[in-house]
Order: sequence, then C-alpha cells, then structure tokens
Amino acid sequence: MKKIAIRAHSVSVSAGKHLILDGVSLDLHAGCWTSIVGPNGAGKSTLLRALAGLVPHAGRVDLPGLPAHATTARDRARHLAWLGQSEGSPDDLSVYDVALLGRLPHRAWLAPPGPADHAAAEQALRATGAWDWRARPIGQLSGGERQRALLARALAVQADVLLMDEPLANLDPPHQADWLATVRALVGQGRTVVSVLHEISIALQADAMVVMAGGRVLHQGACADAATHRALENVFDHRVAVRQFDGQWLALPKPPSNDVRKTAYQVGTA
Ligand SMILES: Nc1ncnc2c1ncn2[C@@H]1O[C@H](COP(=O)(O)OP(=O)(O)OP(=O)(O)O)[C@@H](O)[C@H]1O
Repeated sequence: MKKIAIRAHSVSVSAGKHLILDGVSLDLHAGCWTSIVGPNGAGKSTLLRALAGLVPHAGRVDLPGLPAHATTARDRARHLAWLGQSEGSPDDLSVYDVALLGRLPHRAWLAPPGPADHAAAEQALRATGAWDWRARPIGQLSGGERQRALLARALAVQADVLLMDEPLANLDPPHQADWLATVRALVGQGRTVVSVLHEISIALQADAMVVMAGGRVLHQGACADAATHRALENVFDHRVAVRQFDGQWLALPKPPSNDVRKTAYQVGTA
C-alpha cells in the first residue's frame, strides 16, 4: 500500500461569512507528484495554504511522514517546503542569499550557514539555472528570473514534501521543462510534490490530479485515467479537450460555441 504524505480531514476555510474551502478530505501519496487544477477561484491556493499550515482552518491536516518526535515548527519547516504565489523578498537581497533562506530551518538560531547549507544553496541554484547570476539583487530580476530564485529557495530546504503554488509563473518553455525534470528527480528520490498549476497540459504529466471547483474536490485520480480527463473537461465547461499526442496527454483549449461567441461580441461592442 502506498504511503500517505499529507492527509486532510474535513478542512474548511472561511473569510467572514464566505466559505472558501468546504470540508475537503483527501490523501496525497508520498513519493508522487500531484497537481491541483480547477477554474479561477476554485480554492486551489487556499487548499495548498491550508495543507502548509499557513491559513487558519477547521478540520485537520496530518503529515504522517513526520516522525513522532518531530513536533516543533522548525521540524515541520524542514519536512515541508513552500513556494507561494508572488512571494516577496527584500529587493536588495542577492539571489544567493534568497536561496540560503531555504536553509534557515536547518540552522541554529543566529548561526552562520555551514558547508551543507552552501552546498544545498548551490545545488538548488544550479537546478533552476540561477547560479550564474547569484550575486544580483533579487529586485533587479525579471519575473521569470525572480521565480527561479524563489524556486531555488524552496529546493534548498531539501524537504521531503514540497508544496508549490503556480511554480511555472513567468517561466519560459525551457525553464518549464527544467522544472519538470527537477520534479521528476525529486519524486525519483522518494519526495512528494504537490503543485497548483494553470498549465493543464503540464499538470497532466503529474502522477495524480486533484480537480477542484467551488471550494470542493470534485475528483482525484491518476493523470492517465479517462475519468480524470472527463473531470477536467467538465470542470472547465468543456472548453478544453484532453487528447493524446506523442504519448503525452494534452489539454487543448476549445473556442466558445457560436452562440456564446456572438453574445460575448455583442457585449464587448455594446
Ligand atoms: N481573504 C479572503 N477574503 C475573501 N475571499 C477570499 C479571500 N481569499 C480568497 N478568497 C476567495 O476565495 C476563493 C478561492 O480563492 P483561491 O485563491 O484559493 O482560488 P484559486 O483556485 O487558487 O484561484 P486562481 O486560479 O484564480 O488563482 C476566491 O473566490 C477568492 O476570491
């Protein structure tokens, strides 16, 4: 039987009277890459933040891979790394120092980074192609360069579980492919990756997929399963078609029907 990396029991998140996440229960397998997909506002980021313990919620999130003696926030930060959307870092911090931030859970209070920390930062920066400009201040970087520096910070943690919210934001296709290779390597080492993705064709390359809408999980299954493809097409109102090309599943955008197109045009030109 597959090990569980994260188990959510009836997790709900509210903002005032608005229920953003509505009693989500799910098991995420260890040593697997799971992608979370769904339309805008489905609750994907909120679910990921709840799994990471970054948002107050009802219900429970368990990390069965965390040893029983590992009870502190620092233990948890070593076990579970996080890459959020539009994360901030002081603009004058160098790319190298940003990567080293990922080592904070491994360092004693106020202790300088040691050889293992420098080695982890270098490995992470090389994996994201950011090593050559490690001395540059993060505030001077383009959107994609910045994302690669932040990704390096998450990788430098060397955590068993990585949660990433839109990790491909601003990345060009070669660096998207590098990210895919990195995820495959992590999973090959037995690590668990959970990513919220809008790039559905890339999300379909994961091992498993969680399909969300309206703050709920509508479907969870293998990316190769026909039931998962149907759930994807349904949740996007059949505006995507899942097809196989060259041995790979792709989600192709479909144009609106003539009726919808006509209405949209009339609204747009009114
Ligand atoms: N602090 C908040 N207060 C009120 N509503 C919120 C708050 N945070 C999120 N929401 C709402 O909760 C819903 C889910 O938000 P969330 O960011 O989790 O969606 P998402 O699926 O990640 O969306 P997207 O694909 O657009 O990034 C949205 O309708 C959002 O407007």
